Amino acid sequence: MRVLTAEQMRDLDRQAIEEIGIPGLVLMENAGRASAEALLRAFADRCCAPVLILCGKGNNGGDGFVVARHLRNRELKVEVLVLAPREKIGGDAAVNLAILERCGQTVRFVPDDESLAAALVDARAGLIVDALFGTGLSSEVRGHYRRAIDWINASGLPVVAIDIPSGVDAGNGHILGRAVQADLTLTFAAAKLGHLLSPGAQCCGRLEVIDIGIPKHLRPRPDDLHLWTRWEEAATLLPERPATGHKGTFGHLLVIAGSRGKTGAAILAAEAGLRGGCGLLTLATAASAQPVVAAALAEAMTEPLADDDGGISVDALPAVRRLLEGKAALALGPGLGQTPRTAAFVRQLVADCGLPLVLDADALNLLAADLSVLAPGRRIPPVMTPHPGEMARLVGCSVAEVEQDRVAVARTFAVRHGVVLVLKGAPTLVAAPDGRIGINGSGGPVLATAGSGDVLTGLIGALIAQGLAPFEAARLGCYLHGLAGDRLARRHGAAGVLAGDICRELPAARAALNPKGETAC
Ligand SMILES: NC(=O)C1=CN([C@@H]2O[C@H](COP(=O)(O)OP(=O)(O)OC[C@H]3O[C@@H](n4cnc5c(N)ncnc54)[C@H](OP(=O)(O)O)[C@@H]3O)[C@@H](O)[C@H]2O)[C@@H](O)CC1
Ligand SMILES: [K+]
Repeated sequence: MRVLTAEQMRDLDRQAIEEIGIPGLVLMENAGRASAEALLRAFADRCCAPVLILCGKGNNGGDGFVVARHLRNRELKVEVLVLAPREKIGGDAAVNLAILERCGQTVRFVPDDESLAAALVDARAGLIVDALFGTGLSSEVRGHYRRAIDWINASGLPVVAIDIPSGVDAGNGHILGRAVQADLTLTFAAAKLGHLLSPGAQCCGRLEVIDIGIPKHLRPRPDDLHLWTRWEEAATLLPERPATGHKGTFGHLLVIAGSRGKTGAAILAAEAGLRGGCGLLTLATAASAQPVVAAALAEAMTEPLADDDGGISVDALPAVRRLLEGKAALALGPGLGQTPRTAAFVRQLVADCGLPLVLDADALNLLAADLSVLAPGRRIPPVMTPHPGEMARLVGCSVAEVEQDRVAVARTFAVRHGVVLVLKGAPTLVAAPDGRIGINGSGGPVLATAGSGDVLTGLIGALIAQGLAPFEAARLGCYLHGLAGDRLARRHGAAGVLAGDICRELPAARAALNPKGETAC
């Protein structure tokens, strides 16, 4: 599903109003009416007490006036507070304010701290509608707006946010001083980045996207930059599994991973490759680690590589070049260690490997010193899967700087280096070399466990080996990995699940996602 920036949403509104000729009042009517209906579906039991609707002075407040009118039409009691003086309400919002008052609704104007405090003392409500700010919030929430948000959050009442919880920046999910904590957020036409990126995402509660009648053929400018990977989208990405297929049909993945003392990472990546559906898998590792990995994973073929103090040596390159023949993809990195000779091995291998690549963990750290080996313009872009710490090393900044604008950091890196960049986190982002960003819609804190990233690496490698292009493999891999975690969290809770558990859950997660549906999630 498409995800819009605040500017793209404004552009869609503008096209609908100015180019197509749909009056803004019609869009506001559609938005407010559908919001009232959604609110009733979710909270009918709370509406015997008055519904308190807090409105700002912009069009978000205008939506609030329409919601109030439609709730009244259903004979519900509403209380409407406007946090601005009457004369500051203009445009479509003013039209709807006038209509609401002519319907007999009392509207109280509380433009300052004192009047707001007095009104809130009197308020008796079973449910709150937050129509203070939408996509037009442009700076830190101040003054009595801040007090109203604090009051909403302390009220203990269910909260429905119109378009976006007030205080969340629709463009990036940042909190502008204070933000409403909603139980249900009703947004219009499409989700915005602020609904999906942290910390704004955590303020939304359940997110429902409402059709307000913007014609489907209109494309926001610039188009399709952000894609939300949810169940439906992920299902369409699944590689085919023909009934006549055999192990050669589903690709041979080469995993180069592990070193003495870090065999677990290699085993997890390889097992995830096999559980991710590739037909054959070879795990190549330092000679001193090979007996351990061979004993742990009967289904993988293993290869001992030239060893340098427990890690893979640069002398392994000729043997590895032979191993690359006949393989569909290479996953490189988990548990490699960081000795200088392993660094030389990784750099030379990445520089001249023509296979689709998935680079993770130590491979990322070893490449960070010299990214030129990535050689932008490769026919098949490598996939890189850093967590924020690894990302910070790759771009030479702090983790806080990465977290400050994850979308920009991921996109800039992917475009500059011609790679598919998977920036792990809540949510995980997948950036393509053409600037598109996939925002993953599954997973949670259950995935924050040692070895979880190694599982993702093997899984993405397996999906590429089964024929997916790197961007699609990375998006589907992240979704399946998160879905496996979500399924485990439902059964066991979000703490204490092991990476091996996530790995073993992958086939069931994939089966659940299959449109032919062998299992229900
Ligand atoms: N366009 C359409 O067709 C449709 C739009 N729709 C709805 O419109 C919403 C967007 O409306 P919007 O652009 O009027 O902005 P909105 O979010 O109501 O608030 C901005 C107001 O707050 C003010 N303000 C800003 N920052 C502030 C601060 N820190 N502290 C205090 N005040 C601050 C700012 O005033 P200013 O500071 O600029 O004087 C401005 O007046 C959108 O989210 C959706 O709900 C739907 O009806 C569907 C059709
Ligand atoms: K709002």
